[in-house]
Amino acid sequence: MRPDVRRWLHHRTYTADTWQAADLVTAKGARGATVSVVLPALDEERTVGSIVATIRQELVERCPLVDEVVVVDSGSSDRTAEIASAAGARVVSVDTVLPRHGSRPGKGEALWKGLAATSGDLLVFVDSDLIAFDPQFVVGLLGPLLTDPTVGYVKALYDRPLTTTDGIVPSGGGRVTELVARPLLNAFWPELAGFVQPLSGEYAGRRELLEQVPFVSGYGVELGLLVDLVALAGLDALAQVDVGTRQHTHQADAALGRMAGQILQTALARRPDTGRPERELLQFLRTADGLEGVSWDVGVVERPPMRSVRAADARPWGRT
Ligand SMILES: O=c1ccn([C@@H]2O[C@H](COP(=O)(O)OP(=O)(O)O[C@H]3O[C@H](CO)[C@@H](O)[C@H](O)[C@H]3O)[C@@H](O)[C@H]2O)c(=O)[nH]1
Ligand SMILES: O=C(O)[C@H](O)COP(=O)(O)O
Repeated sequence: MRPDVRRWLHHRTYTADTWQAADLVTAKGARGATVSVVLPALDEERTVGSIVATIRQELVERCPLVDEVVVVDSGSSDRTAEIASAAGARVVSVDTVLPRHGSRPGKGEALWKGLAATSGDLLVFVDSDLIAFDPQFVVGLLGPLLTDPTVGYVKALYDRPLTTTDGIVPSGGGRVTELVARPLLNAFWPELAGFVQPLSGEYAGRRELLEQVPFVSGYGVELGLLVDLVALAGLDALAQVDVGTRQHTHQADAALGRMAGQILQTALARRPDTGRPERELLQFLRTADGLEGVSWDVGVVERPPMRSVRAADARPWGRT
């Protein structure tokens, strides 16, 4: 493992239970900071209501850590907007925010419009398809931002159960992460290899930083933010928080293929044009002692076309 990644993992990986909401309310008050939670939602009537209601009950009414909860409706054709509103969110439509800039399809667009439609100094983004949502996700993401001024952006990490036809298995979720995003990040931005869940949809950041970077309109938004924020603020300004387990609604393979395509487009648009891709791939395992990083050499060598080998071997003087 690269020394900078090892150091970052040690220094910038936190556990959500380190913080209690009440302590963070005090820290927030001392800094005079405000917090907005933004939930992008496209046809999430089954889950958005309980996530919004939980945040409102636990982190607005019981403990005033969150100042506003905004659901950005990304063009739903179901009752997402109505249910989110009844649960206590302010609901905005992507079409009505920054109308002069038009509206693009995709999740990143909803986040970008969410940034425009809110005013908190700290933003927390949470997907609206989470099952059994735990408000400690939000508390954990805010912990480093409210207690360490040098941290600017925090991503959730978690175990990812996979729901199969045989039931729920404890790991195996995050297929695009493992097959596309992690190999790409390791190859071209190896300083980011320590992010256990680089595509996680739950993250928090300072408005001051988030307003300085582009937001890719589709599913490339998470990879784009990581790459652009590390360039802007440096690795030490980024952090990750272990929030336990996350379960969400799985998409079909064909939809994940389109997601992977958008992530690839985002990466290629940012690909550094100097240097060779890094050969090391860092993967993570959950063991009884916690998370373990395992490095693999995924470098390949190019063997020459066989015809040229045979031609060289046939020469009386052999290969040169
Ligand atoms: O056009 C869209 C598509 C999705 N969403 C919402 O965005 C969230 C995440 O979308 P989803 O389709 O559930 O993505 P996942 O399959 O969960 O994909 C993972 O990987 C993506 C690519 O990085 C991330 O954007 C996701 O947050 C992350 O959970 C959900 O609340 C969606 O309702 C929108 O608002 N608009
Ligand atoms: O993050 C990912 O890789 C995608 O959301 C796919 O996740 P899944 O394999 O858990 O459906």
